[in-house]
Amino acid sequence: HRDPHHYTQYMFPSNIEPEPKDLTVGVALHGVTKFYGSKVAVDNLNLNFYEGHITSLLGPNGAGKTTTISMLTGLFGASAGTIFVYGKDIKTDLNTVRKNMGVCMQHDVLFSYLTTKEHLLLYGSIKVPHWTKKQLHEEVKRTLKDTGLYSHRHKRVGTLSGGMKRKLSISIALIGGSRVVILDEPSTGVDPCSRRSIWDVICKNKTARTIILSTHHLDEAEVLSDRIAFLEQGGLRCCGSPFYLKETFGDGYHLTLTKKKVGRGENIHPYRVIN
Ligand SMILES: Nc1ncnc2c1ncn2[C@@H]1O[C@H](COP(=O)(O)OP(=O)(O)OP(=O)(O)O)[C@@H](O)[C@H]1O
Repeated sequence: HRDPHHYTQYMFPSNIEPEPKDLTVGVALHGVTKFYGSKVAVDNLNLNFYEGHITSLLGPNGAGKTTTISMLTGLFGASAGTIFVYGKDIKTDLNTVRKNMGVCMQHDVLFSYLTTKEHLLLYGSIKVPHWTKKQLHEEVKRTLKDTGLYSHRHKRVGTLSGGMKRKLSISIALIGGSRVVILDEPSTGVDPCSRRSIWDVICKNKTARTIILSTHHLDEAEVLSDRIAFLEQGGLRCCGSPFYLKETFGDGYHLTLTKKKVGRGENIHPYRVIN
């Protein structure tokens, strides 16, 4: 079922699952490259991120995930290549792009003396200044309830646990109807229970958004992603759904169970392992 012409643009054709045809491309990277001095951190990256999908950038330390995310958010420009966000070139339309974008950086950037609710009100009013006070308060209330932060809404952020702070950073990225949400290692440094609830928050909010997250946790990528782009030394090594990647590159045992027909009155165990 593979269309060979589809792959001609990629360096590693067999490692890329055919792209979904029925989804809107939220973010598109065309030949994106980043040099730090003479060192190439991201090397000719061609990749699409789709609306309604969570796409993970997975890879070991130094693979180029944070550099890619920094270029996506316009923190710095690419040395070569183009990034389109809903059809707008990030180089020429950064202001428009940023209006539709929410970002959760690798390290929480929060004000310890403001409360949880004050953070959301502050970022909400910057992001959607045309909203009425009532609209903003309703959105903040919905977000607080959605993320389980409602009972902590009057707490100063300095007193919150690491997991709560992470959830707040993700909520800030989501508030104001961000169509593109970029999450750099969203669950790093939090306990397993908080990780699960962070995953729930991300999954619940993927409708009508293009979510891009970076992680080096295989389990996180597998649980959350519709598509995984595996980066290594700045290059795209493979890309596809977790199922596709496991089918294509998976190791391990295959167990086939075949049901044997049992005659009437026969006293035989109905299943036999063939393989
Ligand atoms: N400001 C910088 N100056 C020079 N080299 C850099 C800079 N930032 C990153 N690099 C190098 O670029 C490469 C990619 O780094 P990057 O931080 O993007 O990787 P990463 O996949 O996000 O890693 P991690 O999982 O550790 O965050 C690495 O080799 C890193 O040493």
